Amino acid sequence: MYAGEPAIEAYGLGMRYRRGWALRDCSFRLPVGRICGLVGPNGAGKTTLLNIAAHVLEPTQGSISLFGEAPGSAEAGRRTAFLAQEKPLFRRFTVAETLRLGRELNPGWDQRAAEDIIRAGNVPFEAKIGTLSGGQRTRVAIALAFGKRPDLLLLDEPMSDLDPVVRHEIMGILLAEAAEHGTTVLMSTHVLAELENVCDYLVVVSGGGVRLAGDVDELKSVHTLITGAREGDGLPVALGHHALVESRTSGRQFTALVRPEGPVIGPWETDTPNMEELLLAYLRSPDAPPLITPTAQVHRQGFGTGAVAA
Ligand SMILES: Nc1ncnc2c1ncn2[C@@H]1O[C@H](COP(=O)(O)OP(=O)(O)OP(=O)(O)O)[C@@H](O)[C@H]1O
Repeated sequence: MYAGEPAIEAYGLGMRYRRGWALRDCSFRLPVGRICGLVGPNGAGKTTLLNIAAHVLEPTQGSISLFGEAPGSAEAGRRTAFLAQEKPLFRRFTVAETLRLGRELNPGWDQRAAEDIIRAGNVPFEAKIGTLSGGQRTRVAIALAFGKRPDLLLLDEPMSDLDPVVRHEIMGILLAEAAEHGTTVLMSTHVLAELENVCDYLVVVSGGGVRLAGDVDELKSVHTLITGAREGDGLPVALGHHALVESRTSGRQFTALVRPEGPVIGPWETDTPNMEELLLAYLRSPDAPPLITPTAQVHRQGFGTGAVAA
């Protein structure tokens, strides 16, 4: 594998339900070994995208490849684990039986990794799944996903029913696993603050399309957060030539996030945004021009041959 080889490459991906398009012309590239936050407002298409990658749904348009293979291929299936919002576990199975099923279905199964996750939460191995709390069930589902030792983990709001201490613990396991095994992670979430120290890659979808994609440091570095005294209602005229993502005024002050087209000169304070400031600005400004950094761009010629094409 060469550095930068894509774990996921989506090209012109679209999904139309009866009510209309949920995803439209969605293209991005996620290199191997990255931990990527998938962010967007409610109904943006995050679950749809993850379901297509996990081969739960077939796209209406476009194509997606996982390690150069179509999602339905045996190779992509073996290398990928998906943790959906609804955890499809058998309620009548015990925790131990659930792990045994994981072991029987997955050739590379790591029983110890799975058991450690269960034990850390003090979940009894003999307890039936149907008797567990929502958070305990999520822990079992996470143990199943990690026990598979996947090269790619697709997580759809995995922490939404976990308490804050457990979220922190599971994030720690996620980071340690990814660092030790080079696992690629694509994880949807609404908890932006949680992404700051976890993700090194971002894909933001809204209105069915990709608004922002790429390496976090690269994305931050091409933006400037400007704060200064308010002059009127909008952005000061002298800042007008920079590409504006968002500007807000409160009292006598304005704050703006721009993609500077040259030095920002004037009586203003400038700073590099943190991840939450960057994401919030894009989420609040659906009309801001999209930005896909070069590492996240897809070039049709290099596209994996095993992909599902429309
Ligand atoms: N099975 C379906 N049939 C019809 N429309 C659907 C179906 N599943 C999703 N949609 C619609 O597709 C759009 C995208 O939904 P999706 O669940 O992918 O968004 P999301 O970004 O995961 O949202 P959330 O943050 O609320 O979980 C929404 O408008 C949703 O109503």
